[in-house]
Amino acid sequence: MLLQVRRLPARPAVGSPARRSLGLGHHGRVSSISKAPTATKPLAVCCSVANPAAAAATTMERPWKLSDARLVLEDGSVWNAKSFGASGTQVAEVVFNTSLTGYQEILTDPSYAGQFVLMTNPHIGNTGVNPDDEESIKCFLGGLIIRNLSICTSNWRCTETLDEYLKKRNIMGIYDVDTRAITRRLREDGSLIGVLSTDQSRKDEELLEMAQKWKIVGVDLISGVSCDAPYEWLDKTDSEWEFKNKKSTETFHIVAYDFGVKQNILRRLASYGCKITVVPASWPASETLKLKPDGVLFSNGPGDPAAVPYAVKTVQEIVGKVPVFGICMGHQLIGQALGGKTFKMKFGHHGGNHPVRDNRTGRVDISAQNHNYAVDPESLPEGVQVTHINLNDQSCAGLAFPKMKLMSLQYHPESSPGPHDSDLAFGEFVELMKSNRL
Ligand SMILES: NC(=O)CC[C@H](N)C(=O)O
Repeated sequence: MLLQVRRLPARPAVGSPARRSLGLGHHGRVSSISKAPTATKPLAVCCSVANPAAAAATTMERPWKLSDARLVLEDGSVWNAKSFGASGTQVAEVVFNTSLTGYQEILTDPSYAGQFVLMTNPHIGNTGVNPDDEESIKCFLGGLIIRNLSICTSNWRCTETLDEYLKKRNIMGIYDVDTRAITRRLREDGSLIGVLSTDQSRKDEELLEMAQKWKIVGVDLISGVSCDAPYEWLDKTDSEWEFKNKKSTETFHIVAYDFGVKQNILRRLASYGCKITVVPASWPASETLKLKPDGVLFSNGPGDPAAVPYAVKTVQEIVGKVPVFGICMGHQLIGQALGGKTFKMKFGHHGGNHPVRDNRTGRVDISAQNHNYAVDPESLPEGVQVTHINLNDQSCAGLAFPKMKLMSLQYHPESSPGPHDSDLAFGEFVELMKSNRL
């Protein structure tokens, strides 16, 4: 029998009374550096063995794994966990994702660069990973935080386990940590920087200092995930998975700015009849305009939109000259290019269950979202329409400026993962390009 017998220390008084009101369940193996440094020692584990010394000598042969990793948050809390994937020490911002499925697409969404993704769905890894669900050429995120790592993998497309996959890509994962308690903390206090470590030689205090010194606001993260040189993209959604009935009759040439583009955006545009030239984030607007494209896509991408003025300038130089579509980071850059402001949200939107209303029609879509920043609609100039709002918090979820043949969405119409409700947005962009041809 395995008993985990660590008593929870009192919650650290690190600020608001709300922190103290957060109840932790019996799985909440959390301690505080400031209050209970001794409690950060490896989890005490009781088991019914006759000879404890012999048991210690055969640790590796035990059928269960002991706590061997820590997540230290910038508020001073220390969460003991078990590691999978790569080992080491990594710093990033913790965000929680409420998607029930699609962890592989989440792992390969470049917009998560600089972040640890905590999955609120407690059971992860059961379908393994496969070659078809990749959203980019590598995993850019900081690491993965989950409650239960599935002990078996079973899916007809699976080619390797999540553990093997993360190991190969040098991405850290932790499990057996109270993801609900961490999520509640993030909801109360907002996003927190954390350090994940399997290195037992590092003190909690050292990891805390690392977390507290690290910054994500004001950092250009798109230059680290963008492609190096332009390339053509032709792949459509595989016929097996296509759900759009109407065949595209016209072809449109799109230049897609890769700020960390998810491949399903490119696949969906190709399915809607587009031939796409993908260009790096730093590609000059003048070169793009020389190609005389039917439209320009500004893709999703990681980090702070206010930290990439060169990209805002590019958007400014293109908007009004050719129809444009911005998705997520692309939407935020358009907001800035129009003279608006972006701001950091408390804990952002990450998941496949966000209701969004199209203000023009009243239609509500359930959407896939992944962003920590948003456009302040009050800061936008006259003539710019807020076409969509997020119904959870009324934040701006889409813009249009008909005079400029411009549309943008704060969320992910391509899903992957998530519901397909908003796929029609790609059709809308095609109509915008068509109207420009007439
Ligand atoms: N998915 C994205 O493009 C993310 C947008 C932006 N980096 C944010 O976190 O708000």
